[in-house]
Amino acid sequence: MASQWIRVSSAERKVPHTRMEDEAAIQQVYTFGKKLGQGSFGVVYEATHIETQKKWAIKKVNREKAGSHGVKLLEREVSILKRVNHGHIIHLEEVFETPKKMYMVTELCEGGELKEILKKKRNFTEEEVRHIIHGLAEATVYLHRKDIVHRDLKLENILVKGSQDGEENGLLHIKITDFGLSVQKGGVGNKSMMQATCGTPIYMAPEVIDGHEYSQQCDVWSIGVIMYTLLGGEPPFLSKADDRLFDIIRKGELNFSSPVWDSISDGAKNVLRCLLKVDPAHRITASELLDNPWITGDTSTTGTPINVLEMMKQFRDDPEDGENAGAPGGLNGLSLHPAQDPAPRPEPAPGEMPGSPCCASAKLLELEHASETDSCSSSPSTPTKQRPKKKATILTCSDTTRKNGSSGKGGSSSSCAGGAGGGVKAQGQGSSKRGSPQERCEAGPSQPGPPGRPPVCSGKVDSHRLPVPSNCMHGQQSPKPISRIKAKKSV
Ligand SMILES: Nc1ncnc2c1ncn2[C@@H]1O[C@H](COP(=O)(O)OP(=O)(O)OP(=O)(O)O)[C@@H](O)[C@H]1O
Repeated sequence: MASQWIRVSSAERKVPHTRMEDEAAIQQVYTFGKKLGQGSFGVVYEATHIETQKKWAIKKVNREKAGSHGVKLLEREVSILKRVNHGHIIHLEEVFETPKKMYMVTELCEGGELKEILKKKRNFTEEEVRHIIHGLAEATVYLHRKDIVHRDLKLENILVKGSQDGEENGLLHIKITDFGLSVQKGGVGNKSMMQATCGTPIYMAPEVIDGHEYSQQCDVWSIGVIMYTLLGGEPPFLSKADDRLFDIIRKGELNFSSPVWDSISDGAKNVLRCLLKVDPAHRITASELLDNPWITGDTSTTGTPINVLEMMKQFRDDPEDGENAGAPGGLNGLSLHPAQDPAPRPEPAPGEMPGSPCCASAKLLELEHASETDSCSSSPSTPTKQRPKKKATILTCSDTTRKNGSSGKGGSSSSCAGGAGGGVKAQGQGSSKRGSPQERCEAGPSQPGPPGRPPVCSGKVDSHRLPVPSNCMHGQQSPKPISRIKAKKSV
C-alpha cells in the first residue's frame, strides 16, 4: 500500500511525497525509459507519466549504496527543491520512497549537461554566454533572496532543456540542478555565515578554501568561473596539484592573453573581474550582476562602478574624482563623512536596490567603524558597535585582479563597470586611479557589506593560508564536490 503525504511546511511547495512498500506503485504511474546518466548515488532515467504521456527524468537512488551521507545529501536536495519554483532551477515534480530506494521525479532536460555541450563546441559566443549567465544570475538572485546558497555551481550542475523547448532564439535554456550541498541559512549575523568547506575545487571561492566564514558570495565566484570557462573554453584557475590550485585561486589573477579573448569585449572582461574578486566584500552580488550593462545589453551606461565598496574605495583614492562626479560631496551628492550626514538614514526596505543614496552613505559610516573592529561582528544589525581599537584589524590584501586588470589586454579598467540599476552612479570617475596596485580590504571582519550584500568575514586574503583539510585533496580535474560536513558549525 502506498501512502502519500504532502508536506505543508509554509516554505515548501506542495510536492507529492509517496511512501510505498515496493516499486510497483511508481510503475503504475510512470513507465521507465532510457538511462540518462549515472550519478554518485543513483541512476537517472527518462520516464513517461502514463496518464499525461509527459516525459520526466527520474533519479533512482539505492539507499544502502548511497550510505547515510548520500541519503543526507539527497534529503537536503529534496528539501531545498521543495522550497523553490523558478524557471532556471530544476523543477521537482514528486518524490517516491520505498524502504530501500528513493525516486526523485524532475523535469526532463533533454539537452543534458552544459559541460558536455561546451566540450563539443569548445567555447560559446559572447551572446550565448550572456544569455546563460543572465539565467544563472536570475536563479541565483532568487535563491539568495530565499537565503539559499547552492555552494556547488558548476558546468556539470547546469542542465539544458531539450532542443525543441529548450532554446530561445537559438539560445540555450538552462536549469540549475544538484542541490545536495545547498544550505538555507537561518537568520542574520553569524547564523547567516557558513564555514563548511565544500564545493568543487576549480569552482571554489578563496574564502571557502581558506575556511573563513563565508556567505552566499561563494556562488557569485562560481558564476565567474563558469562564465570564464564558457567564453575561454578553459577554467580560469587550473593546476594538477590542489595545493597549487588553491594558491592560484587565492591570487585570483585572470589571464586574458589567449587569442580567444581578443574578440571578447571589455564589458565581459570587466564582469569577470567583478565576479572573481578575491575579497567577497568587493565581489559584486548576484543582483548587481543582473543590473550590469553587459548583462542588460545597455551600452549607453558609462563605466561606473556598481559595487558600493568599490565606489567608496575609488572616492578614497581620489576624492576629487568623486567631487567631479557631478554633485557636491561626491558620489552624486552623497554625504561621504558621518559629520556631513546629520540625520541617520533608515535601513533599506526589503527589496530596495543596493546603492540607493541613503544606503551608500550609511555603509560608509559602517566602513569607518569597521576599521576599528577586530573580530567578526556577531550581528550585522549592530555595525557601529565600538570595539577596542586595533589598527591591525584594517586588513590589507593585494587585489591581484585589479593589478591584472590594469595590464590586461585591451587596457580595460578593473572596476565594476556600469550599474544601470545600482541606484548610485558616480559619473565621470577618472580611470587613472582605478589601476592602483595597492588595494586595501577595508571591509573589516564580518562587517556588513553594502545593502543587499551579505556580511562577510574577510581575512588576509592573500597571506592567510589555513591548512587545507585532507579531504580537499581531490584532483583538480575531479568534478566531485568536497563536503566537509564536520565543520565547526553545522550548516
Ligand atoms: N532532469 C534531468 N534531465 C536530463 N538528464 C538528467 C537530469 N538529471 C540528471 N540527468 C543526467 O543524469 C546524470 C546523473 O545525474 P545525477 O544528478 O544523479 O548525478 P550528478 O549530479 O551528475 O552526480 P553527483 O550525484 O555525483 O553529483 C547527469 O550527469 C545528467 O546527465
